[in-house]
Order: sequence, then structure tokens, then C-alpha cells
Amino acid sequence: MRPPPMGGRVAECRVVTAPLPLVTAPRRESAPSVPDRPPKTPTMNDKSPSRAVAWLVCALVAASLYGNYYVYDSIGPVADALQRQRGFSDQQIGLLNAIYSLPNVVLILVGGVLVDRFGAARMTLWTAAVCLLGALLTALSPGFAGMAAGRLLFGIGAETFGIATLAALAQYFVGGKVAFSMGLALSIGRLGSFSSDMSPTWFPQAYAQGWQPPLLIAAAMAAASFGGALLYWWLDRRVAAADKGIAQQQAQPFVWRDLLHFGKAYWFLLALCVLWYSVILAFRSTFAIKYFQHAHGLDLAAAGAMNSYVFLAAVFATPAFGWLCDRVGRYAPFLAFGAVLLPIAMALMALTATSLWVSTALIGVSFSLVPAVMWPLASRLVSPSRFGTAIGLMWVAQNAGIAGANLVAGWLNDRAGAGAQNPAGYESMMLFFGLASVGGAVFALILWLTAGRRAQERAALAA
Ligand SMILES: C[C@H](NC(=O)[C@@H](N)CCCCN)C(=O)O
Repeated sequence: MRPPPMGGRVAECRVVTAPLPLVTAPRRESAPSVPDRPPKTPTMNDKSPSRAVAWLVCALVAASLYGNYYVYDSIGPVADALQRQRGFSDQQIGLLNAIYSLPNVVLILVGGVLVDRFGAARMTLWTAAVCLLGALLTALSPGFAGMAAGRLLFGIGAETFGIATLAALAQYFVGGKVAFSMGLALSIGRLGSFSSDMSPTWFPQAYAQGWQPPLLIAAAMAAASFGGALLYWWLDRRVAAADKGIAQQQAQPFVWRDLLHFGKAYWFLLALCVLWYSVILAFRSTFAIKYFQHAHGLDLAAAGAMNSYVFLAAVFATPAFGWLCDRVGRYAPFLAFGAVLLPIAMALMALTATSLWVSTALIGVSFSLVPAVMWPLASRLVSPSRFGTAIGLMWVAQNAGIAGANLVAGWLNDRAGAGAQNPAGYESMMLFFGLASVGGAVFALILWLTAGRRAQERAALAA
């Protein structure tokens, strides 16, 4: 019943003798190619209890992600109250979010290695605990330094938590539906982000009392996230205990040289991840609302709502695209399609008078499709025992890209004097994001046309 473990004492359990459900899917060591179809295995029989366990794990991971993403986005809604009541500057508020990414430029690789070393369940639990401590420190600190320390702690836990949750789903759904399960869990995470944005409407009394009650609600969400992680860890222990009879091998020690063996497709995917997430997260999370107000004449409420529809679309579309991907059994073409939509949307926004609804819809599809395919694809491009490391490396570059894109875009806007009086000042920022999105699309196309094609040829030859 136990999925192929990814870490701890049982990391290299891909060679098993018994025909156990959830265990036997063939995996690539470091194949530089994009699989056409998910491996067809006799695992995950519709009525088998192991399938029920896998979906229970998915539900617990999703619930845990909901709380985690809620906390991630909890600073924006209290930014105004922090300024009014505690006298925080814009820079200080910006730092409360930037401090999440900055340590991860280095630390997340360590996090990925730890996931491979200690296993997804243990690392989900430990990092959810770190996130809870971080959220509590943020909500209870009397001064800025304490709040910043809380956000730092949260960031250190949250990114490794993200890797551990992906690793958990890659393990339990190795026989099929990996994209659907990841899409479903991510969509619940997006719902957490959306709920955080909507929390002033849902908890008006809390916001009426000032900055602290909303952050205490966020800490409660982190506690719920920890609860989900605890249940998942407990379930995983039980599954492991039931599988005592399976031959287990020692975890492979981490070797830096292994990173070079990931294969070309992995590196194309990493480049896409950096460029695409830099545009999506730096533009959408930091500058989009301001840009909609100043360059497209929307008021604050309309600009915020327009931006939040991207999240809302992702809640429904991410699992749907994951399901489609599993069903059709193709990854790279979907990834390329989703990546190409982003530069089209950026061009429509920057160069034409087309309604913002059109570009928002395109970004919504891209924001749903690319993550729905990217992480399941990553789980198929590397050995299971190196999945955490592989994602860790992607997120090192991604965090550096997001932080860098934020800084460059802010600098371009300041240099051009962008603002309500000078909407044209946003042109250089839009050119920068446009070029980055084109770069992402190019890597997605290369991934499809080279590695993806080769995989098809190999499959045809094998047939
Ligand atoms: C799964 C993926 N997560 C990431 O890329 C993280 N490094 C950053 C997440 C920031 C919001 N919690 C995703 O959310 O698409």
C-alpha cells in the first residue's frame, strides 16, 4: 500500500518484489525527456483501498496548503492598517513580503535535499510547525523587527513545506492522476490566497479592530495547516507500518554531481519556471493593481477585483487542466500553450486598448495551466529520490528571479516616473515583463519541440 518513499530510511524503495498498489510505477532516473503518457500500471485500481488513502493524503495536503497560502497573502490586506496604526513605511511593508523570498534563494535547496533525506511526511510536519511559529510571531510581535523575524521564519518553513507537499503527491499518485491531484491541491491553495484577499469582506469586525486580529486569524489558519500536516504524517506512518514486509533500502547520500545529471528537459523547465513565475508573481502580486489604476483608469476596488479573478480562475481551472493532462497523457504541449498565453496577454495589456477582461482571462488560463503541468512533469523528469532536490534547485532560481524582477520593475518605474500623471512611465516595466514572458514561452517551446519530440520518437520505436 505504501507509495515509493522519497526519503529517510526508505528513500530508494523503487525495487519491490510484491505487486503492491501505489508502489510499482516505473520511474526515470534522470531522463532528459518529456513523457507522452503517464505510466500505465495496475496501481490505483478504482476500488482499491490504496486509492482511497492516496485521495485522503491529497485532501490533507490540500487543506494544509490552504492555510499556508492564506498566511502568505495575509500582509496585503493589513498593509493600510499597519501604516496608519503602527507608522510602517512602504519599504517596511514591502520587506515583510520580500523577507519571505530572500533567504530561500539559498535555503530552499537545503530544504529540497532535506525532503529527499527525511521524507515528504516528516518534512511537511516539521515545516508546517515552523510556519505556525512564524505566523504567531508575526501576529504577536510588538515591533517591526519581531514581525519581520516572524515572516522570515514563515518563509523558511513555507517554501520547503511547498516542496514536501508536492513530493507527497508525487509519491502517492505515482501510478496515475499525479497532475490532477497536484492541480486539486494547488487549487485549494489558491483558494487560501483568494480567501486572504477577501478576508476584509468576510471578517469586517476583525479589520475594524485594527491590524492584529486579521493576523491572528492568519495564525489560526497556520494552526489548521499544521493540523492537516499532522494527520497526513500520522496516516503516512500507518501506511509505512502496514508495509513492514517490503524490502527497504537506505537513502542515497546527496551528491552535488547528481544535479548535473538531471537532463536537458529539466533545465528547460527550470528556465521556464524562473521566467514565468517572475512575471506572474512580481507583476501580479506587486505592480498589477497600481498599473491597472494608473494606466487603465480603474479605481482601487476594480483593479484589486480584476487582479483577484486570476486566483479565482485558478481555483477551478487548475484541477481541470491537471485532469485533462492526465487523461490526454501529454505534458509539454499543454505547458507550451500555457506559457505562450502570458506574452500575448502582456502585449494586449501594454500595446492595445483591448478590454482588461481579455488579458485577465488569458493570464488566468496561463496561471492555471502552467503550474498544473509543471510540477507533475518535474516529478517525471527526475528520480523520485531526487525530486525534493530538483524542485529545491528550481525554487532557488525562482526566488532569485522573483526578487530580482520586483527590484528591476520598481527601478524601471521610478526611473521613468511612472504614476497616475505619467502612465507612459510604465512602458519600460511592461517591456521588461513582456520580454521575460517571451523568454519563458521560448523555453517551453524548446522543451516541447526537442525533449518532448524525442520522447515521442523513442515511444514510437519501442512500439
Ligand atoms: C507550487 C508553486 N509554488 C511555488 O512556486 C513557490 N515557490 C512559491 C509559492 C508562493 C505562494 N505560496 C505554486 O504555488 O504555483
